[in-house]
Amino acid sequence: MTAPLAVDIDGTLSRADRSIDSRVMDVLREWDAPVVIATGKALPYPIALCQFVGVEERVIAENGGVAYVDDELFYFGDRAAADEVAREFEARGHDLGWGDSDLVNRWRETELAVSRERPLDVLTELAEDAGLGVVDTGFAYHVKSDGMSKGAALSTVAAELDFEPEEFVAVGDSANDVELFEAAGQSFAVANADDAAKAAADTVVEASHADGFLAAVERATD
Ligand SMILES: O=C(O)COP(=O)(O)O
Ligand SMILES: [Mg+2]
Repeated sequence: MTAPLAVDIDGTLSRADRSIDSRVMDVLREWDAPVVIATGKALPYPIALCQFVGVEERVIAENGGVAYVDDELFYFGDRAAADEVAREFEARGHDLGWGDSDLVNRWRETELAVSRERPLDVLTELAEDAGLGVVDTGFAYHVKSDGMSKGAALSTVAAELDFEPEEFVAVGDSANDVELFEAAGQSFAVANADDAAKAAADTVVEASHADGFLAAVERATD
């Protein structure tokens, strides 16, 4: 029997330039068990990915701040608390780094993402003062509640789907996948993963980005 799959987007389903590698789309669509897209991106992005790929909308977004499954939304994070940190950050002379329209945070409900070109030490100090944490995904710094994670949200999503989190195979690439790897029964980091993800994964595959994802799911279904 095929295991349910929880998969990260950036660095895992993408090419090095962050575009989705088209080869992963049919693999996801033909997966013979539930697929949960688990990402740091704001909710509309993975929902759109599910629609474009042609799988059911089953999503953990915003690093576990919000999940969607079976027409139900679950919230685990606090955007207002992260906004307070952003105000302090701006008072220190730093914007979030995404331009005026800020499409990165515009539809984000439970946390905030900050450009990695902004000073991490300042952001971390302000987040910790507010009782929040910062996770570096390799694509952005995210200011979020400490307890929320893709792994914590997987418990809720798995229960809705009548699975245990341990029945899932997880594939990812960065620090925001660590708790997901801990919750899932089998976990794979792609070769481009950061040290935290590599240390947490059961297996680090030799191939990078989407090649790594394809290698991981082949190993998982062997
Ligand atoms: O949004 C990010 O910073 C990273 O997204 P990911 O979790 O899909 O890699
Ligand atoms: Mg990633």
